[in-house]
Amino acid sequence: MLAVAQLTCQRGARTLFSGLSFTLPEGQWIQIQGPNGAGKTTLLRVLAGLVQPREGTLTWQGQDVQECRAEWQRALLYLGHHAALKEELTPLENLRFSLGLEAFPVDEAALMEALHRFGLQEREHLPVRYLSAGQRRRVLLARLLIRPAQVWILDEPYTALDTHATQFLSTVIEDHLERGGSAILTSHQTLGLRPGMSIAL
Ligand SMILES: Nc1ncnc2c1ncn2[C@@H]1O[C@H](COP(=O)(O)OP(=O)(O)OP(=O)(O)O)[C@@H](O)[C@H]1O
Repeated sequence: MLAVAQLTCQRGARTLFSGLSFTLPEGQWIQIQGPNGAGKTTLLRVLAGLVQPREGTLTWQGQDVQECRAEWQRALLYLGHHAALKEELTPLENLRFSLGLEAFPVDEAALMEALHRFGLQEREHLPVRYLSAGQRRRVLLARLLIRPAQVWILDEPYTALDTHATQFLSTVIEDHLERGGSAILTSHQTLGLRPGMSIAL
């Protein structure tokens, strides 16, 4: 279980949120809501260890993440809002690259299957700069099918997806929750997922 206690985050002179506390148990999901600029992305980046909060603690499986940083990094999968893809690389190469950064063993057949399941047949070898916004998002999301993680931290994962891909992503998230995984995500949409918790910033 992930537990967040008394989290306060400042950007410049502005306090984005303060005293924020919640828990994310196994098999559960949380939607972070709020207007543009409220601090949703910042909160997810704090959880992923990419931004330091001003105050507060994060606890993973009962241990402060400061003391179990490696375990927490292995347990989480963070997909940022801005597609962190290399333009000159193909979808296949991008997946290989991101998994390589985490020293995760690469199974070529699994990479291909993940791309195909996200509807990227015949796009595997095309540089990402030639892909549409929705196709780029799908490349990013394909990591969900490859790199096992207990906690998914997803920043606007539904952005730019068409109806079919939206439904497929919901199925992927549902399957993850069914297996005891958990997810925290931002979205401006109403999501077709099982009832979850909601946090408004
Ligand atoms: N590195 C930074 N330095 C200064 N201000 C920042 C920095 N990063 C983010 N901010 C500011 O923090 C605020 C919150 O940004 P954030 O991206 O977390 O909002 P958000 O709720 O995700 O917005 P959106 O719905 O538009 O995606 C914004 O006003 C933003 O300009």
